[in-house]
Amino acid sequence: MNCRSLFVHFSPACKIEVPERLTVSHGALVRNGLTDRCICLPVREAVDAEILLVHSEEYLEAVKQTPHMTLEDLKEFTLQYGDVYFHPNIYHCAKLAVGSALQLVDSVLMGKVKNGMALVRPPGHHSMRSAANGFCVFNNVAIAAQYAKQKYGVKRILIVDWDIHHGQGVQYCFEDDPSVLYFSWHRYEHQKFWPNLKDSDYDIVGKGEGAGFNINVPWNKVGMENSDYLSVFCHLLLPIAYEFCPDLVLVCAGFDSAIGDPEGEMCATPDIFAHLTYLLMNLAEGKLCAVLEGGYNLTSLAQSVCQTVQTLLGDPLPPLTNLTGPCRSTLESLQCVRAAHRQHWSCLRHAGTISTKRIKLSGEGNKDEAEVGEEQKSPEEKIWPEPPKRICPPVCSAVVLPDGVVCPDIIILFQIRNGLALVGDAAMTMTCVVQYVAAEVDSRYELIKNFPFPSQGCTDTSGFAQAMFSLLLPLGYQYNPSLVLLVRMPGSGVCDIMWQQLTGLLQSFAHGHTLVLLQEDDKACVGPTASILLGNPAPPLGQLPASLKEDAEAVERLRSRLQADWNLLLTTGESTK
Ligand SMILES: COCC(O)(O)CCCCCNCCCN
Ligand SMILES: [Zn+2]
Repeated sequence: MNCRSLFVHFSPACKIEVPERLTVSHGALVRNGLTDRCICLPVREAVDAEILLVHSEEYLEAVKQTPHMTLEDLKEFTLQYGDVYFHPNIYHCAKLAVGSALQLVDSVLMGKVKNGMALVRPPGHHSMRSAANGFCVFNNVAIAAQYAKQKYGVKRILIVDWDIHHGQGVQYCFEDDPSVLYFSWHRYEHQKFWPNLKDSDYDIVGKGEGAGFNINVPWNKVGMENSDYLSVFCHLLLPIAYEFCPDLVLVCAGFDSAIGDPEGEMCATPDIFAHLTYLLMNLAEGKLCAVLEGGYNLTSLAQSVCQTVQTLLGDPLPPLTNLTGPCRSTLESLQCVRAAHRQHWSCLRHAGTISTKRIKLSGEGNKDEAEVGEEQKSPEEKIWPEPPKRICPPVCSAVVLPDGVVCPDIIILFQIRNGLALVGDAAMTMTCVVQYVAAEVDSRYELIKNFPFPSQGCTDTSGFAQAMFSLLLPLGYQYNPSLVLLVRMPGSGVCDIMWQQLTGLLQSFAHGHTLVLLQEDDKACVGPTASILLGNPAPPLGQLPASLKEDAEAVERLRSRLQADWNLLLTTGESTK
């Protein structure tokens, strides 16, 4: 009998969610010397009770059967779910993925580490209570959030999902839970992009007690860039996140939102994740757990993972260059989300409406019509510069006391990262430093202008916080200074913890080259300021109340005056009452 061998040839079921995603990411971390600077946490399998924090018994029991299934049964089993592939070993891997996320949460909440990242497969944010979906089996981050609440009594958790797909599994898990604020941006294209859910749109804000605690930012166009991502952080996520004042930040760190990714088809570069990570580290006293989700271009994935981990390690941020303004589609999405959430967040109450008419700046191409030739390139053909090396100066901070002389060039010339000086007359010294740096140091260095805060100053923390996010951050990113000169004028009305938050956020610019000038009688401020300059997290501001109307209006007036020249700000029309 001629037996013909039967080849059951399975083309790899999934071409993009491949093992190399972890090996190239880890390899890049090793190559960049980052793993040597990290504690490598042991992994463990999650136990049933932990999985049942989010998933149903029947779903867990069903998944438990998969290791014993034949390939035929596995294929049959898979058909009941969408876009997920079961392998005899995936149950084990999925338990390890959850266990890794929980190990990270334990280490951060027990204070063993400041923050960390879990590189896991399979990812999690699409899996639901009783269903696998989109490569996901168990919802790693949703389980981590429930675990943190149950085991450590964490009161408020912010989940930021910068993966390019909507984590509907996370949304459904917490939609009526005001203790978990879920923020997700995702490619949507008016519901034409997977998972094609109406539930992913901006008007799905949460239910019952959870109303306002679910924020969906739909990207209705591809090709979004760094400016679009930063605008959403500055004008939506950060103001709400500070008002929410989380005790823990979890990140669904999917990097398919980076350039070159076949799923996302966006154009944001890997170094943007250094800034997104840093901006979130100023919350929850730096307690941040990032858990890998998607990311399918192995080059941008590896670079983005390194940018994220390097920021978690406290390295200076790479300046973001050639930032343009947000595109019209982003302004429309932002306007819709802010309108949908205005009733839930006081930081949005006095916020002006965002007019989507773009003030075309001289020489600025109109991003809304993709540049000729660019749109023909497939994601894989996209090229982008290697993220710049992020060098840590040998000395982090220097303090100059009254009898010393402030010589800022040692900061600029990379010998130290930042510094603080106690001076007799802060205003006069500021003028000297500005002239000194402009004259002595290479004229190509730009100085950050001392931003004209609302004339009457922001009397209360909320008003000041609004000015920080809607004015100072966008301006700083656009201006891209080489030195930040931060002067605490007597009677500035800025409370100490706001001062610390401000000092922390301003490290986003100029490779962290910050020179702080304090009046010599302001000695009490030296310790707290030096602590931030040395990379410690700022204490929380507390849940922010509504800002005073006159402060919000002062910021709006200032913004409308500045918006002609600075296109990271949002062009606003009449502020609605
Ligand atoms: C946490 O999962 C990470 C992820 O969000 O990247 C998964 C994306 C699944 C993408 C599925 N595409 C289906 C196309 C159907 N025509
Ligand atoms: Zn994704």
